[in-house]
Amino acid sequence: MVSYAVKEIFLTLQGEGAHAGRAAVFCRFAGCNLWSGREADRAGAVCQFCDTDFVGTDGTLGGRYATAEDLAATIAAQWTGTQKQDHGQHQGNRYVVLTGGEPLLQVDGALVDALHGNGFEIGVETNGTILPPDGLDWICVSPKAGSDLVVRRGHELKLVYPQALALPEAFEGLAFERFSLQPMDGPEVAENTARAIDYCLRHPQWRLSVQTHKTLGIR
Ligand SMILES: C[S@@+](CC[C@H](N)C(=O)[O-])C[C@H]1O[C@@H](n2cnc3c(N)ncnc32)[C@H](O)[C@@H]1O
Ligand SMILES: Nc1nc2[nH]cc(C(=O)O)c2c(=O)[nH]1
Ligand code: SF4
Ligand SMILES: [Mg+2]
Repeated sequence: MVSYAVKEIFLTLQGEGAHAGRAAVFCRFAGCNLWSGREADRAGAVCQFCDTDFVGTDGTLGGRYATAEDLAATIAAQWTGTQKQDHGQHQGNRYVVLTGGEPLLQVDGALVDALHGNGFEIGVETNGTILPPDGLDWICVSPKAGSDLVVRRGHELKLVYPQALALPEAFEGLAFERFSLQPMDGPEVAENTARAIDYCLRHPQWRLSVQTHKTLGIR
């Protein structure tokens, strides 16, 4: 990368999916390949339900980071965990979630190495349209109807539900360890949650993922 364009960096609990409840530094990269991020473009975008502002570099600790080492050092400085035990490469349960926007537009081997060098386990939240670099520890793929899914194996497949043109049945045979169904937030979140619960009850391969940070009122 010439430089990394970062919207914001913050410490919180992972709110979603298999690692919900786990302390993590979130690094949100600017930009996405499935939506410009401008409201005027939403209706014409491939991904129309996004709940996130990923435009620009104006958030907490946002900016252009010139090197992987600079970005990794800023991420490491947010960690407040005191645990000293060394579990091999990953020190003190340090965890970073690379998200966006679409992080795989920018995440490269140099950043993976720099974060590992700072003792972090690395999770990524991706729309699955871009192949990841080697070495990521938890790849969570969230497919979007109308996009070309190229990341067809990984650790977690987390489907936002419902999407009329991306049914769970289309993904249930892929090589993921965990299958999570996440109700689509928006005006119909209550109905979407009821439908997701019903789907998980009838198809127990899938586990419900609620966006706990939203109800907890944390980032
Ligand atoms: C903002 S995206 C960024 C990472 C990547 N671009 C992606 O789509 O996976 C982070 C997560 O939020 C999910 N998400 C986005 N909008 C949502 C919504 N309205 N309701 C529920 N989940 C949503 C995405 O599917 C993804 O799992
Ligand atoms: N707490 C918290 N958990 C999250 N899990 C995925 C998020 C994302 O926007 O990628 C997210 C987020 O923005 N906040
Ligand atoms: S792919 Fe991810 S970041 Fe991009 S618009 Fe969709 S949910 Fe938002
Ligand atoms: Mg979010």
